[in-house]
Amino acid sequence: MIITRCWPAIASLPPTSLRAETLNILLTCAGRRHYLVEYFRRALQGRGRVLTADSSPHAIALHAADKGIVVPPISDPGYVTRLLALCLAEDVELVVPLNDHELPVLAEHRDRFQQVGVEVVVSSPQVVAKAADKLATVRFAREAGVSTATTYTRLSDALAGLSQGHLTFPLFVKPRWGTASIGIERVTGREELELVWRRADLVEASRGRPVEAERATGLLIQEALPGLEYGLDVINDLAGRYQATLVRRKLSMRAGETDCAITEACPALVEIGRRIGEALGHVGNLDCDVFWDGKRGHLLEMNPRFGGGYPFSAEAGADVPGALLAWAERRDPPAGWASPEPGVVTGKYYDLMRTGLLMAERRPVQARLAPGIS
Ligand SMILES: NC(=O)CC[C@H](N)C(=O)O
Repeated sequence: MIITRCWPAIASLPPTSLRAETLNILLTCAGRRHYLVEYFRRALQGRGRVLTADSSPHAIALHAADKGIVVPPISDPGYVTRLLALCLAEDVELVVPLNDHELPVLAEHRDRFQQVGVEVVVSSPQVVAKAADKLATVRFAREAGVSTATTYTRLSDALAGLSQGHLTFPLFVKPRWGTASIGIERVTGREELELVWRRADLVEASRGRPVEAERATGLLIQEALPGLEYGLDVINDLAGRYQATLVRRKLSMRAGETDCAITEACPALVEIGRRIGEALGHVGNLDCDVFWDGKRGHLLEMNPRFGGGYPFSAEAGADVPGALLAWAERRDPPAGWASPEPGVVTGKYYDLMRTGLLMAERRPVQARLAPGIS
């Protein structure tokens, strides 16, 4: 058992006595986020291991980590128990969940981890729900005094809004609880809007969902926001206190994620990040999509986790993993952790990694070619 597991006992210890100890980190639902393994490894400076977990043995991040562990899917009733056992067996002290569907599950059980000295970088169930529900996000933004997209939950209301001039094309039809840009349709005219809405209704019906209920709750119609699209990471500490905002201008998107971006120092957007972080009180990273029209910023969406935009700030010098480790150990974050160099342009690219050899397929072939050899 390592000393930093016993939180009450260590509260009074000087920071240096903690820094000497090892500290292992687990990234869950790690998927393709191999770059995060590298960022956490760098932040650890050899003091501990970066472990990753995923339900697929082919997840690249499993193979990039010091140890990759295949776990049951999030929907498995034994998921949390398995993660807890894993943390104890591997001396993990910091868990960083990376998947939208996993956040509500771990948010619900954060205290079970805390009881055994494991810190999970996850927000409260209420915050997670607010970010997952795009209608709740709109309401949150209004309450926090942050501009957001005009949003309708019914086709008839949107059509009335168009007639009265409250709304103009293009519009977006999107699932209220959507993720990864799945099911988002951009529409440029009335007929197209009605067709897309009707088609979405039919899809819901074909899945056996109650269409009448879904019509009012499951789909949203939103105006297109004006200006340039930015990505923000609003960083709160482990107690939910606002610390910093990292800003990037998106240059291109691919499959719902930022593909290329430039870091910018934009005080007005940092101010919006501060307002969001203080009002929400989330834990750790909050990935936000914001439009800037030259005068005002408009919040579109938020994800309370490391998002696809963080690596663009990391490549310019940001060190959120270093800050999370520091807060977990009750010391100050490394100097400059939230001051990435402005003007750095970074792009993602594809790479390949050999992750295994499917022996089961090879055996019958070997047996046929060379009888007697097993
Ligand atoms: N997948 C995510 O993390 C959401 C997208 C993220 N906001 C991005 O721009 O990359």
